[in-house]
Amino acid sequence: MGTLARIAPSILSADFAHLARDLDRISNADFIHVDVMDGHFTGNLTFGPGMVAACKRSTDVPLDVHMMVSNPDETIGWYVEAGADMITVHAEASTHLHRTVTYLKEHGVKAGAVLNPATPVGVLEDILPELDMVLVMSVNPGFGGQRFIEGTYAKLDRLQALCRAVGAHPLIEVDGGISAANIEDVARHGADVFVAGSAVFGSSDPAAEVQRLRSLAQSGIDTAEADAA
Ligand SMILES: O=C(CO)[C@@H](O)[C@H](O)COP(=O)(O)O
Repeated sequence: MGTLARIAPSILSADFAHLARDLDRISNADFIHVDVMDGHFTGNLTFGPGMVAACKRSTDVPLDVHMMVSNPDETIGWYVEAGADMITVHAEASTHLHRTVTYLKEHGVKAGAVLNPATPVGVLEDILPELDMVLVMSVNPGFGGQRFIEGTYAKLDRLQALCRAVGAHPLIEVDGGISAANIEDVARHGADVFVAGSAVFGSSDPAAEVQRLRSLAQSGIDTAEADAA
């Protein structure tokens, strides 16, 4: 026992016209997940560093900035300056992932790598011990409200096995189609950070939904840990 379930509401599903209000409604979250999209790596365009800085001013919850951009090294410094606590970059978009991770650590920012659904976990083998987090996409990135890809369960199993093999202990975050219907199962397969956009902001009581999701996820984590003991 020991691993804690963490919930990271995605503000992609918030009301952008009332963002401060929506951030206030999820002040019990463990991270705020900020989806930075450049209209190139993904077919959507969202937030820039100004928005990240505005979030930083509006909440004490740590900011988990997911960069869905081509050439993240060109702009990553903007998000460091804006106050990101954790930055994740896509393995598919990063030419020099080790250099990027080193840069983040040198600047006091937690570093993570993201895998699209079609990218095998093995691409992270050599960098895994350096990572604070691995983000496994359970939808193809770009939009909220998509259906969870079932193959994610087997992928999480492979990622856990790889982490064990190399002695790495990153947080494992899953993003896309997470809800009360599946979060316990996802937790049983080794995830401990759960991004939820529509499930949280589609609820009439986002804070209660954060707490409900966290309890369900914790139950999945505890079951998996008891089975492994
Ligand atoms: O990165 C993305 C989408 O690309 C996600 O963070 C979504 O915002 C999650 O939304 P839901 O699937 O939970 O509605």
